[in-house]
Amino acid sequence: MADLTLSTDTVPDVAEDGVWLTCIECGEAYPPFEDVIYECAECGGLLEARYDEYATFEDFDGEGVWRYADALPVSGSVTIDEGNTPLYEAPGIAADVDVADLRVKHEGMNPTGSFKDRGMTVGVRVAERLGVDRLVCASTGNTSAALAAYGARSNLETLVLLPAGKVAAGKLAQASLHGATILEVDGNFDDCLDIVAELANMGEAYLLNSLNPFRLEGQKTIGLEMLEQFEADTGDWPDRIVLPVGNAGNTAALHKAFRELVEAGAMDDEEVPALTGVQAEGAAPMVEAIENDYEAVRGWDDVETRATAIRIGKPVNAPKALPAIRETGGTAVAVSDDEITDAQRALAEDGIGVEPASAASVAGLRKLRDEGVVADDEQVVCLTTGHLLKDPDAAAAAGSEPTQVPNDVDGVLDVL
Ligand SMILES: Cc1ncc(COP(=O)(O)O)c(C=O)c1O
Ligand SMILES: N[C@@H](CCOP(=O)(O)O)C(=O)O
Repeated sequence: MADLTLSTDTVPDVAEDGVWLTCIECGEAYPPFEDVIYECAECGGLLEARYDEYATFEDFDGEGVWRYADALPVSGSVTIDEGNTPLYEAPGIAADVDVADLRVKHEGMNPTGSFKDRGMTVGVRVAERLGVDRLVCASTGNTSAALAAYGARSNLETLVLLPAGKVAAGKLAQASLHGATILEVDGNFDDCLDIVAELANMGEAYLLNSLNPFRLEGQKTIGLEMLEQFEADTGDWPDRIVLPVGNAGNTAALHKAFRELVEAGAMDDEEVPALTGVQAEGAAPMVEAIENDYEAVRGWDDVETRATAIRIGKPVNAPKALPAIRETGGTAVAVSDDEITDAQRALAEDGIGVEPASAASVAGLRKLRDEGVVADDEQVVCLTTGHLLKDPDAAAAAGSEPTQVPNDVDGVLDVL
């Protein structure tokens, strides 16, 4: 089992600017900015950034991701104003699910339309510091859109590998216009990730999927920002956060944000929100692991869902995300594609436009309320991860058909 204990008692010699990387499995420590490294050289375990001091709310200043600079491993320069996303009320859904408080944290309002921007502003800055000249990722779409934009911003060559025919139109258009080299692979996302990981280990390019621990440092800021906003609105912190799960980076990143606050003495253990993951039924290895109490996720070779962003069978961050769910008293649930589309419509009726994967959070909350797993006295935040316009085909299919009318006022009045 992974050891996710944070401690500032011993700072290893390899630390630079108070930052180092630690293997969550064997504890080996690595210098952060010397060599390019993604996994432990000793045991292959996932790496995590560690600090000689953890930031508290008093340390935060400014807006967006870089408000949280004291909790990040580098200072910013590759920024297009990511973060500072809205925490919406959703009156229709709130009335339907009937919990004490419901908010929707809409990460689709980031510059490229998804939470990936938070990870890229940090990850690409680290790439600059390491002096790499080519960036790479595998993607179901959003990671490639964000990498292409931040790569363009920092004048770095960007290569993206996508599962052919399985990436939504908006995301493909973004990667293309921002100038990425796009390679479509005859395989799924997990196959693409295997290839880019090998390319990265060969030194061909710098990997910016969530296997890269610095990406997750940026995504940590979702949790910090959400706590501050929720407290400003309600005077309290949420009891539960419900989020869609694909490669499980956000689950790991939110947990890290809260563990750091606990280590800094800014939050008590029992105040950490219950992390509750939602997957599509056709791509639910994390849910299977939680339901069956597996020690590790058993990857799925064949995955399918309308929510293409979370069409992932082998979540690389599972060794971080399983303890995140378990230690916070959360759970995981699978929802059908139709439940996802229904939730996408419900969000749209509250004026919140999201892509299908994002709506999984609301679909999951509805299901867990029906099953009595989520209680009516809970304060809940649903994370919506990507904008409606990312997947215009899915949005059009979920919406209503336009009505054809003649070219005159009477024709219009006839249908009113
Ligand atoms: C829109 C959207 N939602 C959710 C996810 C899943 O997030 P994670 O991989 O952090 O679990 C992704 C990508 O993975 C995504 O693009
Ligand atoms: N949905 C993701 C899948 C890759 O996840 P990552 O967080 O590991 O980059 C995407 O948009 O590609």
